Amino acid sequence: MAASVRLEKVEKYYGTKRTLAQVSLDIAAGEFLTLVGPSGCGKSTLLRIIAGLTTHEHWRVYIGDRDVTQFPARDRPVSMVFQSYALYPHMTVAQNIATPLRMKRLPAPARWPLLGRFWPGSRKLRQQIDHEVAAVAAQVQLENLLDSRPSQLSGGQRQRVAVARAMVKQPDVFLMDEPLSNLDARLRVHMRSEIAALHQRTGATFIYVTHDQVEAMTLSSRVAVVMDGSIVQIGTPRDLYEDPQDIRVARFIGSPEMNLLAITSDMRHGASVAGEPIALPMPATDAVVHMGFRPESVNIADLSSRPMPNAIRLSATFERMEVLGHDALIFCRHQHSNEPLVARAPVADVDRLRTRGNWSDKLTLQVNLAQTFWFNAQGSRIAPAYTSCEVLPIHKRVS
Ligand SMILES: Nc1ncnc2c1ncn2[C@@H]1O[C@H](COP(=O)(O)OP(=O)(O)OP(=O)(O)O)[C@@H](O)[C@H]1O
Repeated sequence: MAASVRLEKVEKYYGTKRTLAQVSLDIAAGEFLTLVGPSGCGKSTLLRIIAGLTTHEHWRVYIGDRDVTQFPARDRPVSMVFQSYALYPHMTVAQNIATPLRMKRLPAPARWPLLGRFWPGSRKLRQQIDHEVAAVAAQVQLENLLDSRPSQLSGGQRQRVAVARAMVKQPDVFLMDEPLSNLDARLRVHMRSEIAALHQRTGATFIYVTHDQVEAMTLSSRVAVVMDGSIVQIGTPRDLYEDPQDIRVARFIGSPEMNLLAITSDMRHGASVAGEPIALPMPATDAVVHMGFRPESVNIADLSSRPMPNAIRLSATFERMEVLGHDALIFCRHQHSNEPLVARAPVADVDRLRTRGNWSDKLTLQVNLAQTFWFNAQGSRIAPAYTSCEVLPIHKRVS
């Protein structure tokens, strides 16, 4: 069964340092919500608060209709998978998986190593637990490893044990804290699809933490971007990619990163993008604004394969390229930008450039104006009237 999760006004301090600032969040039953953000922004703390592993201060947590704020972790209908897997090294795989059920169903004396066997009724309960452990182990292909200890397992197998231990409790909500980060790249891709399948099979609510935006974009129904203890934006992966409301979200989502150029403007001289004059698609102010554009919104004007009628042109010097298969990334340097500008181009375009042998020459980049993003000095998105924007020829610059 799935349950909704609601957080109200989570404000968490460690000492005098504020880790979470008034975070409120509504997650629908059955949703796959991913928390992404840079290291130390408060993602794990948020998960621990939902799990009941962080002592309560002034916030409220609801799971389904129930206010579970005061419930200890073991009484919440949640299971957590930790980044380190947190397996018990002295226990076998079967014992590790069985732990949540033993804690929930067996009274303390029945859990004692030897005497527990003689506790009235414990034999039947143990048999039932063994049966459930075997069923879950089979689902994650661990049935042949039930007697092994964690030290005898590979990283991927340990990760499966951690997931199986979470599954056996049949929780309404799975909390996963970077469960794939210790795996190599190939196994990560494989386990990613297993997690997606687990979500589909159980129908439970998933709250997932990751640094990895590809994981976030491919798994989630919604993604919340956490920065400095606050949720900066929450939406579908597409919303975040196509409609970032904050420059930090624009930078964080998308690989390679969005290109950003500072625009200086003043009432006397007009505006310029990276040193080239431009008519701003908003009233000129004495402020710095930033123009952003994705690599796929740029093409190389020297090749006329994709003409762009409403474009900003920038001159840049070729630096290097990365061929990805069908596409290639072309990294260029603009004299007014510290970061390289990246264009994504079909490999055919790259071949044509190569045959011209002008790699060291200046290239002209065209940026599709309708696909530009504008941010004010504070980093908030501003919505210009793109259609009224045109690039000024140099002689029209006010001097
Ligand atoms: N028990 C603790 N005592 C003191 N400070 C803590 C404690 N737990 C977390 N913090 C601090 O709170 C901040 C947020 O930590 P948290 O683990 O939630 O971040 P995160 O976004 O999950 O980071 P990462 O991606 O690196 O795991 C960090 O600055 C961290 O040092």
